[in-house]
Amino acid sequence: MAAAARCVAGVHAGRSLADLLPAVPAPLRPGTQALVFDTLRRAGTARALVGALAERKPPPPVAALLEVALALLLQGTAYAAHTVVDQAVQALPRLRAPALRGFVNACLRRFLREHDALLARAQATPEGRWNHPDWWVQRLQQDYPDQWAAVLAADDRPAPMVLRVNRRQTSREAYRARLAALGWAADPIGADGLVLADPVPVERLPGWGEGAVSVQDGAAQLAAPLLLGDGLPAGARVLDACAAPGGKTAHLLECADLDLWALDADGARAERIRDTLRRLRLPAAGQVRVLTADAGTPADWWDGRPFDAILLDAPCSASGIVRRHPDVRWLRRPGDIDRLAAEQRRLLAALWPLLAPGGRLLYATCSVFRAEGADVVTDFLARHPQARALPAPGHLLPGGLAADATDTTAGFVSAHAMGDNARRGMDGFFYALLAKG
Ligand SMILES: C[S@@+](CC[C@H](N)C(=O)[O-])C[C@H]1O[C@@H](n2cnc3c(N)ncnc32)[C@H](O)[C@@H]1O
Repeated sequence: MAAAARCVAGVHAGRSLADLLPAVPAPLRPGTQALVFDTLRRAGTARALVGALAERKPPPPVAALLEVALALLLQGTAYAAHTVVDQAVQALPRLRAPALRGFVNACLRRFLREHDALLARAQATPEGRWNHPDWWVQRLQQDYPDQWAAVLAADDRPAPMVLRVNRRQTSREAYRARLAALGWAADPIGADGLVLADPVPVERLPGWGEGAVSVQDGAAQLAAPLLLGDGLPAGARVLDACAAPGGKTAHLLECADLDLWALDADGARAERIRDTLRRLRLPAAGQVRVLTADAGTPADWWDGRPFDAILLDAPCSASGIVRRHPDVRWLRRPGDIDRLAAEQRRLLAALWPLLAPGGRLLYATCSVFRAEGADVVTDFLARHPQARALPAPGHLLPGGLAADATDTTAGFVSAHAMGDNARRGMDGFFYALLAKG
């Protein structure tokens, strides 16, 4: 509990779990992660409860410890209440706060005594009720008047583990049979995906080290087939403009022989593209150039020869993938969305001239906010008469919720051709496919 409390306090201080969890000793890490994820999914209610229970604000690690304990108690009878209280009190010396035993004990016991009244008070605000910041709830209410509550609820359900089978090495059915031989059930999703019934550590996946398979959400697996469409000629020039860590780059290279440029502004992350391709033994044919560069300033890196296809998987709020990253909602600030949308517009405008006539550009974000999806593309289409929208999913909502029909009025073509089965393993995402000329 102490390790979990330190992570939760770290997130509230603005640090991401990607930084915090690796610092937890390896044997404690899986259990700590589970506890932290549970807490962050209930942190709106838990924080409001801490506010109601503590007359004076305790030091941040102790407030976080209370949140962890309250998040467990909020799960009803799943955990024995006296054990939770006991463990929380015992964690205090490791947080260098042994003197606060009486305080923590009293807070938690009062919660157990006055459960209903305290909970009603804590859930009186949108943040306390929905476990997302107030501004986030308001934005979703505006964007999805009919579905916002379902999106918020879906955000708090753990996402399934989804695999992408490397079709250069094996078929999906053959790989599914290998999993079945181990007693692991998996259902197909998309062209190459398998949704595992139960998650497993990646190292235990058959053929992982040899690159037979990757972990990639079902919505992310739509990018390569959308961009490639009916197929590009062998050796077609393709730009993956924001490519690290290379999930979609690799899928493109598993599907086609391309002359592919994979760009990322962050050098350390660009290195991860190389690692991804090495493990998957790609490219099997064609070639790939990995560059560290700002996609928004092509004059610095482009050789002047147009690309047949461009993938712009733009930096975004990641508001669509909070099922997998429950810290994201607490790390974002309201101003981030406009700042990110401005960057997305800059990148789209800068890359469009690099596309050959007749070529296609896929604009993607793992965000559910319209400001980072439909709004960006609608404005772009209004300013670029030679850009034409082709059928694409538009806004996808997490966990198989269907986005409503309003996308079709947004100026680009939205095709929710996927059935419920195909969507169930998917995060929130946005895809628009633009053709030139
Ligand atoms: C959504 S992630 C890409 C995920 C990747 N396409 C995949 O499927 O694995 C966005 C990436 O954009 C990169 N990025 C941000 N600003 C950029 C810019 N101006 N030019 C190029 N890359 C940028 C970030 O470093 C980050 O790796």
